[in-house]
Amino acid sequence: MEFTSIPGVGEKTADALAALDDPEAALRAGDVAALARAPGLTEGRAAAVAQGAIRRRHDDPGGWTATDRADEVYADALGLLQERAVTDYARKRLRTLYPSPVGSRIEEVREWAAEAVERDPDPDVLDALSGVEPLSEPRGLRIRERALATADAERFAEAEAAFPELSVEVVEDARDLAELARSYSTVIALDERFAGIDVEGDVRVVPDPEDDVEEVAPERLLSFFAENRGRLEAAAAVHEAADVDPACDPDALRDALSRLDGDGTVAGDDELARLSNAVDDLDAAASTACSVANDHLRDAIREQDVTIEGQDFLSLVEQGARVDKLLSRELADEYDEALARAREHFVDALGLDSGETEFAERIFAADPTFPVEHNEEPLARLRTELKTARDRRASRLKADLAADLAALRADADDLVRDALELDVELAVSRFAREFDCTMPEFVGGPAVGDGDADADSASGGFAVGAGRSPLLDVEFTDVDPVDYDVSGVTLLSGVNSGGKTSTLDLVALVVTLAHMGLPVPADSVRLQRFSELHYYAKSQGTLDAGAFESTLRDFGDLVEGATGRLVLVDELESITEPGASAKIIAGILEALDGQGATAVFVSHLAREIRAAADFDVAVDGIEAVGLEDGELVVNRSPRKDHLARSTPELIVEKLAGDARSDGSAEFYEGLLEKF
Ligand SMILES: Nc1ncnc2c1ncn2[C@@H]1O[C@H](COP(=O)(O)OP(=O)(O)OP(=O)(O)O)[C@@H](O)[C@H]1O
Repeated sequence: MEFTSIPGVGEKTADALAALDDPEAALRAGDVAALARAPGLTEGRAAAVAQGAIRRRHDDPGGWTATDRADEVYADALGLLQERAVTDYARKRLRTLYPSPVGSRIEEVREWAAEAVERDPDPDVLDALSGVEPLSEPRGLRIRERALATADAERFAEAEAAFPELSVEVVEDARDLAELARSYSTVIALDERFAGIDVEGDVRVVPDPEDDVEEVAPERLLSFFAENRGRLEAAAAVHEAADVDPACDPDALRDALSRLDGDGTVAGDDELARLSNAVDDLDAAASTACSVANDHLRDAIREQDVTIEGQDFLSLVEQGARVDKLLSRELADEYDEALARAREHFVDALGLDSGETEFAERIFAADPTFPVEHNEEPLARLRTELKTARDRRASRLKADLAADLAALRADADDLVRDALELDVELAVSRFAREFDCTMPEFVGGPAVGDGDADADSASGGFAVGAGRSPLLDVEFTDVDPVDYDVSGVTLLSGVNSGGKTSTLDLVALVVTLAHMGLPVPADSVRLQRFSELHYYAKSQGTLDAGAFESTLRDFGDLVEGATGRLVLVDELESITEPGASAKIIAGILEALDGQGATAVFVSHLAREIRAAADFDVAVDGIEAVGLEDGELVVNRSPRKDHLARSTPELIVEKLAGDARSDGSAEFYEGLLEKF
């Protein structure tokens, strides 16, 4: 696959993708976690690439949200889902859900979402999810006690690339190999020709080290699992709490992890612990053993009456300290006892086994002296012996554990990926549950893709039944459900603060979610597949000549464009003076009507626009149904084919009513007639 053919993917990203094991599969599945493993690709970028790949797969031209306000509504819709995700991964993965005009894409997500909403957002599952993150590869691992060796330049380069954590050395012959074996605990020769040669040290021949990573570099697997332990345990807990089949047996995983220490070493092996402690404590144990012997001797000397013959006394005086002679003669038994105690202490303190105990004999053996000292040479030999035993045992244990972990490696990826994907599904489920969502029903023909997109087959508009926007500035439980259906081009009139803008927002949100393939916050929604959403927010005041011209140009482009669009426009009249506005809006509506677009224009100039238009423009209205405590009570659902009275008209009417009683009604009646 040419990765650069994916929208938004350049050469650099394409190279990064090529470094993945199976980039095609990751792109096909929209697997953001797998894509983010490409070198230098952040999860955010990975989500954008995944979206690009989806668009390419569905032949989706992109750009469904055609205006800034439409982009904002999509961002809000996404935000509603993202707020309900636990993991950062899910928040990014949700970005691969986007509004598309293509039926196959919408259907694909609808099928996924239908299952997602069935997921139970159990608090225990959400709690466990908080510990799950995509697995990370350990960085900067260095293995110092082992080296690879080869005489072949090509093998050398391959081995360096495959095992960055190991030193790879060039050797010409067995002598070089022997030399290397003196510097490393283990040398792994890659060339068959070294098989069977006799060199001192731990030298093995492994011709295909890439197939035997657990033997050659078990630390790689161990540090991977050590580093990801928390995430793996959390992912296992997610599966258990959600009662979902895990990719690997959680008990087997936990058992393997319990054999691993936080730093990637093998835990829980008594013999390895004994050998490691013995190496560490060797000098201290030798010195305390000497103290034990000296204490004993000191006590013995203190209690002994020593008779010195004159000759000995003379030689003492003449030659200096020949006390050892005296010691050996007078205190031989006590000296033996002191050494025995030193050895016993030494063996006990280090927990030496029978083979190692004989070193103690030599470490504490000498002609009597005081104070007693140990022999350095056998101590050094014991140190080497213990270190070799420790390293051998550690590497055997590492290789054994790595072999068990290698069997779990691929499943561990799946386990975490499945937990993270569950979070994505749960975000959709929580959204659908919290806002009483239903799946929208698409009617009419295709908007884009899978065949011709013509105005007739794409017509149908939308019909929202009891829609409740979660984005309103009131508590969701206080939101009045809104029914609204539009087919073709219509004006929406109504009292101030009646909910006209909120109705456009609701329609935009519902339509956007529907085109994302997701459930919508309404009792029922039927809609056609729209090719694009053009939503223009209310402009803030009259525009200067330049801004006015550019806004008109936008609408010029709009009426030229593709069929099957949904156009939502909020109080366009405020861009210029009312008389001109009405004419301009009428002209735009005529063009949109001719194009078969679905459009809702919120306006206070419905009457004037209708008068200026050359076709019978439909007008819907959000009406005031009464006054309660001085506040207008409105029916939030627009009434079809009804020009709602404006707030000024309602106030004049009220004044006229009030004035009737005191006889000054004439002025207000006159005003009222002008509406
Ligand atoms: N469906 C609803 N349920 C509950 N409250 C609503 C609903 N729709 C609107 N509101 C409330 O009414 C307020 C005003 O709504 P909105 O701004 O949509 O009115 P408007 O008709 O566009 O006003 P204007 O004519 O001043 O532009 C909102 O901020 C919200 O508090």
